[in-house]
Amino acid sequence: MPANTMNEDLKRERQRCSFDPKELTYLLDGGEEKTEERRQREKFFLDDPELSETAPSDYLSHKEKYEHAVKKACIVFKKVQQLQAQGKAGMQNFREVLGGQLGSAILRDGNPLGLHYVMFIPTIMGQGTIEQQAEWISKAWNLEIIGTYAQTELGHGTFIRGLETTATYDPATEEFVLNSPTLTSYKWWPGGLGHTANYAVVVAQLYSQGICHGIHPFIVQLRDEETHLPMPGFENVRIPWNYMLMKNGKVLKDGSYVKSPSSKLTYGTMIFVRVVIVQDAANYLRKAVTIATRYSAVRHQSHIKESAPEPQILDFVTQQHKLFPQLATYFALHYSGAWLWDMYNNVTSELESGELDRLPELHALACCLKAVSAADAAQGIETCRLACGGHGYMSCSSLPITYGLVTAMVTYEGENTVLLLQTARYLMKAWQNCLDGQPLTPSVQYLNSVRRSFGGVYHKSVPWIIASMQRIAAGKIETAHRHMNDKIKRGVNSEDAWNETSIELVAASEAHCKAFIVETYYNSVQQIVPSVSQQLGKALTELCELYAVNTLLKNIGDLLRYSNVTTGDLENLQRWLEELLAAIRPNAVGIVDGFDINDAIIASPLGAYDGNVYERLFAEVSKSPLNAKPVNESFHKYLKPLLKSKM
Ligand SMILES: CCCCCCCCCCCCCCCCCCCCC/C=C/C(=O)SCCNC(=O)CCNC(=O)[C@H](O)C(C)(C)COP(=O)(O)OP(=O)(O)OC[C@H]1O[C@@H](n2cnc3c(N)ncnc32)[C@H](O)[C@@H]1OP(=O)(O)O
Ligand SMILES: Cc1cc2nc3c(=O)[nH]c(=O)nc-3n(C[C@H](O)[C@H](O)[C@H](O)COP(=O)(O)OP(=O)(O)OC[C@H]3O[C@@H](n4cnc5c(N)ncnc54)[C@H](O)[C@@H]3O)c2cc1C
Repeated sequence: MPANTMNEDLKRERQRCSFDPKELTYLLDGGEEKTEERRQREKFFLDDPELSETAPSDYLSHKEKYEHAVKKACIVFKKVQQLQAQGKAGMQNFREVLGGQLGSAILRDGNPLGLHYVMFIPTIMGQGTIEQQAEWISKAWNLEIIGTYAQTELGHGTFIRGLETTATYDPATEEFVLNSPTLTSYKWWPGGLGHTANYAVVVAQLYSQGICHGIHPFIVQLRDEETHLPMPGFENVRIPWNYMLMKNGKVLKDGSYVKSPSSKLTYGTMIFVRVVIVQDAANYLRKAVTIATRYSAVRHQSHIKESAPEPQILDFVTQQHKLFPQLATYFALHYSGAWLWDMYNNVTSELESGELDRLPELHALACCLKAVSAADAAQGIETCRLACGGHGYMSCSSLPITYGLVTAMVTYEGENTVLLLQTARYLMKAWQNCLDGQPLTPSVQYLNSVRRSFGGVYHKSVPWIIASMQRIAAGKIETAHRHMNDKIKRGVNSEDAWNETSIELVAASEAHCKAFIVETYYNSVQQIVPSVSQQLGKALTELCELYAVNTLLKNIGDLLRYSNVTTGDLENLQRWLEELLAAIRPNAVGIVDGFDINDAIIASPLGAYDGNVYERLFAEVSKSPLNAKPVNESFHKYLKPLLKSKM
């Protein structure tokens, strides 16, 4: 590949961008200094020859991939320790140090230590007493032990009250006896459980004095710390009394049970991870849209006008309609994720002082935001793959693997439909409160105002769109509530009525979440615009408008059903969408440049900063061991005899 050449199209794109991409980078990182720190950190990891790929891991076997990942995770851990010694890494910023993008670029096929950091340590922090934290956290943080989070069983993932593993307290020995007596009670899915972890937080039904007290977390040793040989299976495994994490519910040494202030505090780690997923989903989406946007600026094909040369595919308005909403969705999820992270931290500190009032609202928001961000990011990444035509299908484009990672988010940490139904429970109660004139929590306040005015004349503004989306959400919440109650009035019991109404409940929950995202995104941009250059402010505003208009247009049916919008208004919205695509077009490459994603993290010949797409693609396929020899052995073994026999 010619050294240091920059694709001419990308050069032109960069010249026509109306703002300085560096300004966007600093904004997203939280300041120039933070950007510099991040870049240094990335360099520190990515320039390490031991961490750089000699050959793409696609060509390794399953076993080799695992071994490769463990090796790299250990190198990374040592490097994190070096940063720690310099005061540049700690528990407070571990997400920044190796969160999302950087971590997944180094450990492309999965991080064998991921669950240890994302769930094992946070569970001990959230569920352990001060003494238990003192005993386990430093060991875990320093990797003297490796843990995982073992909740899901072969038979139950969603319905955790149905878990079959039991932990029965024996006061005679002051131990818990753990049992997974059936095939369906086998712990199944926990990351790192197979070969890496030697400890786990095991979620089991607690029995004491003959009474079941529901699920609780226990620390269980899985493997010998020296030999790494598995401990005997989960049949009558005895663990000491203080291996039950007892910050919330506890068992006293005599076997009496002290209830937690709320049984749902046991579910705290799941809330934490759902909150983290929103940001993680956003980051994967911005990587995919960076790849697809740069590629679309470099790729020329077909004609808009027969007389003109083949255009950049980014000039097709349908291509813009595929990609620019994904750019905007990144920002929407980024700001909603940041908002949720703040709420999570505030509510968590309230919980520490025994205040539980805001837990239901946090749970309702974390559930729907996790569900919508995972689904929208997965769909957005798939759209980016499709937007790259055949080359997007190649595994070296990084788009298939990125989609694979994000589509898993739809299932783990609470399957999306199930989580949307959790939010719907909250919304049904909120609507009843609204009817009864009871106070509403901030995220559902809009129900009151929408109930008072069902109308609203079109004007070309995001606040009008927010009001319309709230109207749709309130309309769907009201419909689901009414339909469910009608069934109950006709004699259907409330559980069956819930199930029979669940399609509408899920739709209500999604609509509520989308309205929340648009409003949060808009409020964030309103706050940012005065502090940035006029050009960047304009670009950010256009993206926010695009997200709002596009989201509303995707729900035309609902808009017609729940508001007094006219067909003329819809035509105006469509025109506005097209104007926004045209306005964003000159800045598209500048925006993805502003994400400032290192080429090694992009890891795609289609999306590198220099835009040398074809040269990089050619270099990539040359790495395949299949292409090392001109004739593969299978020709002599199988094809040739077959061809001969036909002659
Ligand atoms: C290499 C060196 C390294 C150095 C550093 C490395 C660092 C790396 C860090 C990188 C970080 C960045 C990237 C992170 C990305 C994230 C990756 C994460 C990977 C995760 C892998 C996956 C893990 C899992 O999947 S773990 C298992 C998760 N399981 C679930 O989520 C189960 C889903 N089910 C449930 O949650 C519940 O059972 C539910 C909600 C379905 C119903 O529960 P229920 O008991 O049946 O309750 P119900 O009767 O319906 O409701 C009662 C009542 O309680 C309310 N409720 C329910 N849940 C909660 C809750 N969590 N909190 C509060 N309230 C809750 C419910 O709403 C009801 O309320 P009422 O209506 O008022 O009665
Ligand atoms: C990549 C990956 C990593 C994972 N890592 C871990 C881990 O580290 N630790 C761990 O403990 N677990 C882990 N899990 C398990 C994960 O948490 C569960 O798979 C997830 O919670 C979904 O549960 P399930 O598999 O039982 O799905 P099911 O609940 O069986 O879902 C199947 C279908 O049934 C529907 N359904 C189920 N219940 C309801 C309901 N009440 N109402 C309406 N529809 C319903 C769902 O919507 C879905 O369509 C992981 C899973 C994956 C895929």
